[in-house]
Amino acid sequence: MKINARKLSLRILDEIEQMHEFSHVVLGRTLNQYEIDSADRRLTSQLVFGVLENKLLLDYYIRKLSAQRFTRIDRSVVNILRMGFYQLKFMDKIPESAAVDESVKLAKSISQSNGSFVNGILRNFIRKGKNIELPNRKQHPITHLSIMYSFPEWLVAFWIEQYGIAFAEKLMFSSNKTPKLSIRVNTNSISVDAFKLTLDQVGIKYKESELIEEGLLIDDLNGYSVKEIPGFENGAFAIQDISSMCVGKYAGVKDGDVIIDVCAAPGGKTTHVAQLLNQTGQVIARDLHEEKLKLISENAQRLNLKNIKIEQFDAMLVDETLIEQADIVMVDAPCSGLGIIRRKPDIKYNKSLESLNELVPIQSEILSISSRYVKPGGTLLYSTCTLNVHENQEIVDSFLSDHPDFEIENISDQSYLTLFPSVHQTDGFFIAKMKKMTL
Ligand SMILES: C[S@@+](CC[C@H](N)C(=O)[O-])C[C@H]1O[C@@H](n2cnc3c(N)ncnc32)[C@H](O)[C@@H]1O
Repeated sequence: MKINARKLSLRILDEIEQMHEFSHVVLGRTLNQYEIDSADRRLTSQLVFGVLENKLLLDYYIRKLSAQRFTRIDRSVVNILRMGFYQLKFMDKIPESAAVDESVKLAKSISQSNGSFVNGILRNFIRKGKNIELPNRKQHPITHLSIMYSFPEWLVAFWIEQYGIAFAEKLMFSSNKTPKLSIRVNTNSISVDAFKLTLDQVGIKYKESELIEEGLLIDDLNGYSVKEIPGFENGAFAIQDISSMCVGKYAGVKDGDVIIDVCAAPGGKTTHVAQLLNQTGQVIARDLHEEKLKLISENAQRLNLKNIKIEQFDAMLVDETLIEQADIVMVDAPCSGLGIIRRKPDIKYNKSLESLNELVPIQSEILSISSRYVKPGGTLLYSTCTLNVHENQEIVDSFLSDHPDFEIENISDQSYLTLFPSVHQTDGFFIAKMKKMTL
């Protein structure tokens, strides 16, 4: 029997709420359980991510149009309404009648009265021209932006404080846009030109990255799934965001280098620098979580990289055997992930200022301990996928003032490289490169 994409989306949304799991995990797991065609797969992903990206706005509509108190509405019916509003407001290609009728059908499967309830609310929304007035922007700018972009008020205020209101607004807007797939060509296995030719042959459309030579942005997969892209099985490419590839690019990898990656799973940066070593040297790839090490080894195996040694190790502990052993140490620290909201919209709703602040001493400690592994003259890289000055610049500034034997090395003429989805069309990302001075 053909699986209904809306029914599946509802099941996924209900499960995300009940199990408090990341949306991409539940979505991936559920989609894998069914033989589902690519159009339904796309619709399901779009509905799930679209609802999560716009949840506060959609809930605002429900609150404004429902006679019943929001907290009294059945949780599944809330998700049906969210999906209905999302289709009406954001999916131009879906006829209004289909959006309403399909939502009513789902609600009726719970109860007849829920069917009429959903029908009434969605039709009222259409009657109002699908426009519900938001809180006044001048009088309540934070509340207005919070609802408009579905960012919690604390995060709106936090980004405004760091970047100013105009930049923060662009950042929220672009953080709600699903990113393109980005690919790193495994230049150990195929040249960029030869790989582009194989994509041309199967009609996959792409653009070259302006930041990374071996980076490609996929515009249109021409119906292929990622695993069906030619060369996947043979390790012709890895999936990695362009921002994350910048760590490898600016690491200054030379043949024969010893590189330690203290927070390596799932292995994006590890496999990139291993590739840049041209089958020489060694990358010691470590992570705290045993179960995640498997991801590094799967990636390394598929990419046919033999110069990676994978180990479980807590970066908060000192490994005396590695003191001053590395040409390059990479600290891709655990962080709040505010730069990858476009991939994981759940991050908007499950973080708090307190949870961000709790990360700072951990990041500081990992950086300080890892710096001991750098050889004199070697390189220390600190990176995060977050946009928070306390987890980024301030960590590095305080490290440098406590470690006078390290100095900052400019990246593209700046002390630190910060990438923004709104400016660079990458994940939000921070990189600092430091050099250990020779005596
Ligand atoms: C940002 S992710 C790393 C991403 C990875 N570098 C990549 O490019 O694919 C941070 C990693 O730090 C790991 N981690 C968290 N605390 C750690 C610790 N105390 N020691 C080592 N790894 C840790 C997490 O398991 C997670 O895999």
